[in-house]
Amino acid sequence: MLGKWRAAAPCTAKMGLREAQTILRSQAEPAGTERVLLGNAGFRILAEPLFARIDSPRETVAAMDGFAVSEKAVQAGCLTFALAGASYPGDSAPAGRDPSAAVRVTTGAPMPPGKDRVIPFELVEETPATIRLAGPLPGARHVRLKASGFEAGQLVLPRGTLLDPAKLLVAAASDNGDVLVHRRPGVRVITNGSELVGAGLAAETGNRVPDSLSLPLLLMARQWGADAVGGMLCPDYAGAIRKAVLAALEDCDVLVIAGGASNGDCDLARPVLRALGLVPFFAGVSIKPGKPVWYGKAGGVHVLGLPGNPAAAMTIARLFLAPLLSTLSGRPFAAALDWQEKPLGAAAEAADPMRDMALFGHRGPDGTVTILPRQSASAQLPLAKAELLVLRPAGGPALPTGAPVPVLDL
Ligand SMILES: Nc1nc2c(c(=O)[nH]1)N[C@H]1C(S)=C(S)[C@@H](COP(=O)(O)OP(=O)(O)OC[C@H]3O[C@@H](n4cnc5c(N)ncnc54)[C@H](O)[C@@H]3O)O[C@H]1N2
Ligand code: MOO
Repeated sequence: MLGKWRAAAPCTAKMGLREAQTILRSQAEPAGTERVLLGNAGFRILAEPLFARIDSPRETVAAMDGFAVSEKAVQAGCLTFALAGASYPGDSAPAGRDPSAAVRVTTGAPMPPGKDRVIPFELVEETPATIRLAGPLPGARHVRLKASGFEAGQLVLPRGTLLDPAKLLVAAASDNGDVLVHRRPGVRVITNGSELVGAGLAAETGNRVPDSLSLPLLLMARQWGADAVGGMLCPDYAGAIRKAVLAALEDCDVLVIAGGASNGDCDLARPVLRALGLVPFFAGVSIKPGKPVWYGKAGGVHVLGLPGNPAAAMTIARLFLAPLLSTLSGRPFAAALDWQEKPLGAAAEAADPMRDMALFGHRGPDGTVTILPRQSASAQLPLAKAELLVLRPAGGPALPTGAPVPVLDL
């Protein structure tokens, strides 16, 4: 794989959020397709349009449990019908066209020839051999006509559909047992820092810090249509990072490296990747938090470098990793950047004069949003209440309650 890597190109200077996202978008392509059984297609993206393989219903069927009769006979004033057989779902309807006969039916049963109304059993008095109308009949005939739901050959789901439970129902109803879907991109996460230990292992050590990033980043990857291939915790040694990166590049489409993104003595992630032939596309974005974010490609693998400060890393992952994975898994890049204007539930301070800010917020009553207090790149507890990101463009003034702000769901 190394042999195919191109020489590193120079990094661009620090750029704005939009510009960096535009570069990322230009590099993102869906990760290919595969045919899977419908049972394995949940939450995947259709890579083909789906057409109905059958009519629905396949023939004209009863829509209520009761008795199939001739509407003409009802209109002619017939009040008593002789009982002549039964029809059940999946069976063939009994033959016989006697207009004064009624056939016992259950919901979904094929309507016998000549019968075009179902009288629900609640509306008749039944004897062993006859039924008699107990009162006036409703207008509805309680019959579902052949192909009234959809016709064989009809487009039922367009390409690009997310197969959520409702769409999976339509695929199954139209008798599609296997479907062509976009491949899930594989994501690996390397968390970088000699101080880090797995969550749950820190209290017993002197001064170690729980790795709070690899698990949420892998979960976010799954949320955006990827396979979470795995996480690796890596100390701040160039040799260790190199080994972890080489292993990760073998079996993923996207490598996320959190930590070691700035320029301190222990910030080795980017130099190691550069030495391995990373082609950098940007390093440093004018955003707060998360300014040290960087992105490049190594042997066809997308490599996204996140700052180690956890709140900054999560913010940047939502703004960069989510749209990247959205595209790789077959959805539009913009599907993950659906900013909506919402009114502020409480006044907000002026924005940073130099950098766009993305701040965690939560929903209040009446569709308002409130920016969470005590936020910083390293503060983790505000995420306990975070539901969305609020964008504050650089240089924006203090805002009163009710002012509209762009909001992105987490
Ligand atoms: N001289 C400068 N120093 C720093 C700059 C700068 O421009 N000049 N930028 C600052 C900014 S902004 C950020 S953000 C941080 C990001 O730095 P790194 O990506 O190198 O992050 P680390 O140094 O590895 O870690 C920072 C902090 O976060 C903790 N951390 C890291 N990974 C995890 C994890 N997986 N789980 C929990 N906590 C983690 C780590 O222990 C550190 O406390 O750099 C500033 N410095
Ligand atoms: O950019 Mo850093 O994430 O502000 O602390």
